Amino acid sequence: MKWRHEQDEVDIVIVGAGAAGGVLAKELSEAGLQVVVLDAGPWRDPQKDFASDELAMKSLAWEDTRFVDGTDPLTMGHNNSGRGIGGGTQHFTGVFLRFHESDFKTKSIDGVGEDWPIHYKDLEPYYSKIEKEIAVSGPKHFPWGNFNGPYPYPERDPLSPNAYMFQKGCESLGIQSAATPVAILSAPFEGRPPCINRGFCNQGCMPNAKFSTLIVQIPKAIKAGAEVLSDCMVTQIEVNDNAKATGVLFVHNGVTYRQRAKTVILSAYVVETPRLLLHSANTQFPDGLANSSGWVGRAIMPHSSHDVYAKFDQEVRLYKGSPVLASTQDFYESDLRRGFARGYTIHAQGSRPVGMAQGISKSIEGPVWGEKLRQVMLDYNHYGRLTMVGEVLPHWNNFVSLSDEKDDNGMPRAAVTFSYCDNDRKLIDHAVDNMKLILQAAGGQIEYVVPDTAHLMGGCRMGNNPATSIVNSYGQSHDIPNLFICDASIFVTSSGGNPTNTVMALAARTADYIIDLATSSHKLHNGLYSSR
Ligand SMILES: Cc1cc2nc3c(=O)[nH]c(=O)nc-3n(C[C@H](O)[C@H](O)[C@H](O)COP(=O)(O)OP(=O)(O)OC[C@H]3O[C@@H](n4cnc5c(N)ncnc54)[C@H](O)[C@@H]3O)c2cc1C
Repeated sequence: MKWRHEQDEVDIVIVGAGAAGGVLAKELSEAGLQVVVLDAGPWRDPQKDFASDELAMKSLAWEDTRFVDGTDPLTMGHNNSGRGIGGGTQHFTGVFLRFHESDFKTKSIDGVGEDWPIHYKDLEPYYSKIEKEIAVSGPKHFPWGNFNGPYPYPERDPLSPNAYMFQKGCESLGIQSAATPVAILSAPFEGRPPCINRGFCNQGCMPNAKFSTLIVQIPKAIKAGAEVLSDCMVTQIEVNDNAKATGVLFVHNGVTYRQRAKTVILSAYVVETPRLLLHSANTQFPDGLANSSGWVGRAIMPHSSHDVYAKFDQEVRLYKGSPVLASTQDFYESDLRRGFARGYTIHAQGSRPVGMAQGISKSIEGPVWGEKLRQVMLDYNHYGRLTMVGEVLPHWNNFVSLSDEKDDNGMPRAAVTFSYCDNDRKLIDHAVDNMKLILQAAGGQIEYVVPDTAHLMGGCRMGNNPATSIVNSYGQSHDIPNLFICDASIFVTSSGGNPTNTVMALAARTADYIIDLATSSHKLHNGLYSSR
């Protein structure tokens, strides 16, 4: 393999070209830094490689074997990972929400979780910047949280039949609902067309109406001089005797190569980032890199994401339109009278037929198989569905570790341990009850509740205290100052809303910090600065 910067010690190497990696690549290369991005997966062309095929497009996920355990083992794969240029943004649903002020202070406010070392106001300018750059479509007035609109682009219109059904149910119960802010265009933008309601957002958006870093940030990074390499699996972060990162080793077509760099940034997501740090252990860092606290891999969180299906006399047609187009955050903030802390968002969320069949086959009402499944699916057009995005609290006992089994590159496979706590379960019960009420108020008959999770976060959390966190609020490792971590793994708590706007806002903030260091007297690259 030949690449432009093969012989160079570049300014920055970024591991992972997903939500965070794409933003970093664009910002840092546009600032004039020499950037190489390595992604383990392929480089897809939306028009050729995104098919209207639910099963084939499962391949957009990270499909390597991972071992799962705990009392609530996570289902790994399509629903919580991405692989390839664009990462998870290739097939994410596009819901684009901001966290609320309370999300950054759960310990102070509710006595649960942990406080972040930043406030909402630290991210506010970055949320605005990202939303503008990708022309998020949203309502003129968003009723919840610190930002109430308007969004850069008008809300999607029309919504889907499932969204209208949801809004009808909410209205009759006095619950507020609104059109969901989405990273899917409602009008043309930068040569991209508005959404045509094809509905295959989770299979990759063929017409490019839905944002992904594959089509937005990465091309801009390349234009600014970044070198972006696909099918390059990073297997090791190299560190010298002065505890300074010197670059990475990566495997392409079975051959190992080295990319030297003055600064290494890991943006490989919640399982692979800790895996890389743990696997890069050496005599100087026997427990893994950046792990003097012992917290690498710890406190991972999914969102609880139970679905409720109801059957209606009239047709709903869950396949129509973008999957999520209406939501409520009326249950987002803590209300301790409910018997649990924190809260959740409810989305009207469409489903394509295979997704529904797979979902209801695992419903808590008992397995739906064979002839029964066939009969239900014959009535597919009459089903409506709601989904929750529930806050899951961070716990030390939920973690990523290295198993004894190795993959083809000789790296230990990841093991992922997860169990809900009592608070998580009470929150889920509350959300499921409310979803049932809304569906019933809209005229539906409740049929199936399907337990699920989505959106991994945590595992390398940020904090001011090096004894209980891995990185500072800019993603800079407490132990190795020229090693940064910037992806969903640095989340301290999970919030009750979809995370990618926050992943990208954090990445834009980290980029500004690195650019500042590189251009200031701190001298980013000769180790004269400290992470504290
Ligand atoms: C089906 C689905 C629907 C979703 N819907 C929403 C939604 O509606 N709204 C929302 O806010 N969020 C949603 N998400 C979550 C969203 O995709 C993630 O929050 C986001 O992509 C995380 O960004 P990241 O940069 O941390 O990681 P990713 O975007 O996953 O990027 C990580 C990248 O690192 C690469 N990588 C990993 N290990 C290595 C290695 N060793 N060497 C080289 N490269 C490596 C991977 O190939 C990948 O491309 C959804 C996710 C899925 C899967």
